[in-house]
Amino acid sequence: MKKIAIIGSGNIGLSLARGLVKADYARAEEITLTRRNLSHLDAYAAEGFVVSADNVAAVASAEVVILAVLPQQLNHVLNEIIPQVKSGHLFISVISGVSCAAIKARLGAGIQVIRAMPNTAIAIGQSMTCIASDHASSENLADVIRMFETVGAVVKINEELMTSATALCACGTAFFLRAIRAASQGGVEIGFHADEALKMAVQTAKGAADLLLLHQTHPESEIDKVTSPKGCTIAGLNEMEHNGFSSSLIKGIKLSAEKAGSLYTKE
Ligand SMILES: NC(=O)C1=CN([C@@H]2O[C@H](COP(=O)(O)OP(=O)(O)OC[C@H]3O[C@@H](n4cnc5c(N)ncnc54)[C@H](O)[C@@H]3O)[C@@H](O)[C@H]2O)C=CC1
Ligand SMILES: O=C(O)[C@@H]1CCC=N1
Repeated sequence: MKKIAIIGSGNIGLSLARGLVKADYARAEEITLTRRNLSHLDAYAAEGFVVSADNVAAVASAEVVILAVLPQQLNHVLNEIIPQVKSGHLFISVISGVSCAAIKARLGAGIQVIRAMPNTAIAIGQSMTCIASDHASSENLADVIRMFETVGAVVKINEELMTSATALCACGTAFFLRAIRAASQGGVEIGFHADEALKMAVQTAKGAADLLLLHQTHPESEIDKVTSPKGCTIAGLNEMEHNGFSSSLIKGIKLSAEKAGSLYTKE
């Protein structure tokens, strides 16, 4: 198994690390997690992960380097690690809005860089991960696709769509979670205690998503089965649409995609 270094072990880096171990893709001892303040990684050290504040040493000891810092933190990290970067390294970047070309411009044109856009459900093997590359070898691309397939579904896309993938799939986790919270708040208004309302909303959302996954149907075809003529579902659904339900999701996703494309500045 190739040694992995995750540079910037925050929310997504740690979710990825947990997911890869849970999926038996890697052992914790084979993954180095870096972060500036190591006290946040005590629980991970106890699970067997190698934890370090030294990015340079982490890169030197790894074959696969996963970049998971914020876009505005990237240039500092790349400048720091350049002396240890070798042609055999494979870089995977999960950073929004930074192209493979921008990373190669700093590390060297010969370095293999593949972008992956997972979401936090990667911690439980349920990510939707989009992958794009710019002249990476087919062997490295296949390896990276295999890696992310162990922790969810993978779609290979053109790199120019990575910011759209960020909005729909990575930010999307938050959008669907907020929808579930709103549904549970509605549930409280109509008579349930908060804990039971949340449990009901979560299972209803899971069941709705599973209907689409298992039946491979369109949402409207499943909606048609719920909306009885002159019934209460269509009354509620139309009220939501009059208040901009679909429109607000679409507008939010468009704004997130625009923002994802403007998070990084080259300087
Ligand atoms: N949170 C999410 O759901 C997703 C995030 N992303 C991308 O992943 C990246 C990280 O996002 P988050 O995990 O949300 O942010 P975060 O702030 O939780 O994680 C970044 C981590 O990098 C560490 N860090 C900063 N400078 C460092 C340095 N010089 N050396 C080592 N570690 C350093 C920070 O301490 C922090 O723990 C971003 O570029 C984001 O666009 C991509 C997909 C999903
Ligand atoms: O909010 C963000 O910028 C990151 C990228 C996708 C999810 N979280």
